[in-house]
Amino acid sequence: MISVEDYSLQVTSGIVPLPAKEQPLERTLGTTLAANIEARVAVPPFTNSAMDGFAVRAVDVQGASKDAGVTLPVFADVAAGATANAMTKPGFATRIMTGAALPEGADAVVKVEDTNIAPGPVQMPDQVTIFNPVQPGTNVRQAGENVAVGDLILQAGIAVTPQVLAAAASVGYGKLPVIPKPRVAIISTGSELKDPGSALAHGQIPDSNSIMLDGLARSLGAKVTYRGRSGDEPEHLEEMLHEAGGCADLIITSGGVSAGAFDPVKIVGKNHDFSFQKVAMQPGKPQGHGTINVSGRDVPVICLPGNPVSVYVSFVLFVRPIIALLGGRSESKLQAVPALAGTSFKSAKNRRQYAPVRAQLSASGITVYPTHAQASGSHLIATLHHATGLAVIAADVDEVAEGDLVQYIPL
Ligand SMILES: Nc1nc2c(c(=O)[nH]1)N[C@H]1C(S)=C(S)[C@@H](COP(=O)(O)OP(=O)(O)OC[C@H]3O[C@@H](n4cnc5c(N)ncnc54)[C@H](O)[C@@H]3O)O[C@H]1N2
Ligand code: MOO
Repeated sequence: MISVEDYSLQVTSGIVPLPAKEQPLERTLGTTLAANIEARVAVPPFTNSAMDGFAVRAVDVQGASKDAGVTLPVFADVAAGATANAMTKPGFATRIMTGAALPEGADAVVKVEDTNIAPGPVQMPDQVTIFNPVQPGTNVRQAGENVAVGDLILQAGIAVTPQVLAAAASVGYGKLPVIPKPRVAIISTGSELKDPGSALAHGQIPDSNSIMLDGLARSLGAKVTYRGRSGDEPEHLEEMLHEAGGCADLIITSGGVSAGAFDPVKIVGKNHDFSFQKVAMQPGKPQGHGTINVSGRDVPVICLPGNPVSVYVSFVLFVRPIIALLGGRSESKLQAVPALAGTSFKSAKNRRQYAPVRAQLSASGITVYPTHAQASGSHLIATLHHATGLAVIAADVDEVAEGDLVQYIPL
């Protein structure tokens, strides 16, 4: 058997980020930024008012007070969005709205509430009485006070979030160079599988792997571009792999990688030099990987075992890093923290166990409970959703006692 670490290195070696593309902002959410972005436009792009009120020279209203207002003639009106370069004159006020460019000659804004003019939609007055003195700069947002033209705003490699999009838009970009979302194809194998919700004859089971893999891939920002189910005929699987390879950057299969007599994945995989191995873990021991050449492109294929909990654990350990690398993200290592077993449970012999557990936090630390009495049984899919993470039990431990120290990977 090969170790989890060595197998993980095998499946990720040779995986490189997809080529970068320039895309409109609307299509980049959840992708990875492919280049550094410098501001083309300053924020704010021009000096403007932070309040609805009157732009003045601070020196002209220095003597204003509640009881003795200073009255100034109103020179003009400046609305937000007015593009003409407004001016004012010493001894005059200019009515101004939030976000409008500060008129040349003014250095402060008195908010409308500090004047004799009613706030809201009223005609431009001929004059305004100001009851509060202001300092130069009061209620003024200076051009470039957030960022200046040429500043580094976004660093290559970051995930494109809604806030990243707002930053890019604000500094003058309508498109961004990004590593696109990896396209993933999912193929379930097994003639016992039926669509979820459909009637089952004795011996048939619902295909729960496809829908789970679909969700897991999407939750990592991948696009699922193909989903299919192959029976036990190798020709059918071969055909599906080619179809999937035409529209995907990664193909994930489930089922048919152990010692079964009718395993089409092994038959087809061997024709394409896939490597099938036993990994020292439970669940998820039998694994396979390789590439399939479709129209001159080598598309990576990862073959997970059929048992649904094995699929989940294998996805976390092996597929997650592949999707991250294809999508241009650095592969984030899983972090384990010490926890106590809340109950005793059996662990697989000679294989490192990854048991789905529910964690409880308290002042004394983290306590974990298997989501089922059989701990990591690889068929226990209906209780997997209770898991908050995986407990990692060393290969030489057969039995975990209540209170034993284990490693816990929160997911
Ligand atoms: N003689 C041996 N038998 C088995 C070994 C072994 O070493 N020697 N390994 C066992 C282990 S460990 C695992 S894990 C499984 C893996 O089996 P396969 O990858 O060949 O998968 P299948 O036989 O196709 O299916 C296993 C199990 O999972 C169910 N299944 C399959 N696909 C789905 C799906 N899409 N949705 C829900 N459930 C699915 C299937 O019905 C089987 O019950 O092999 C052991 N056997
Ligand atoms: O490794 Mo298998 O996944 O034990 O059941």
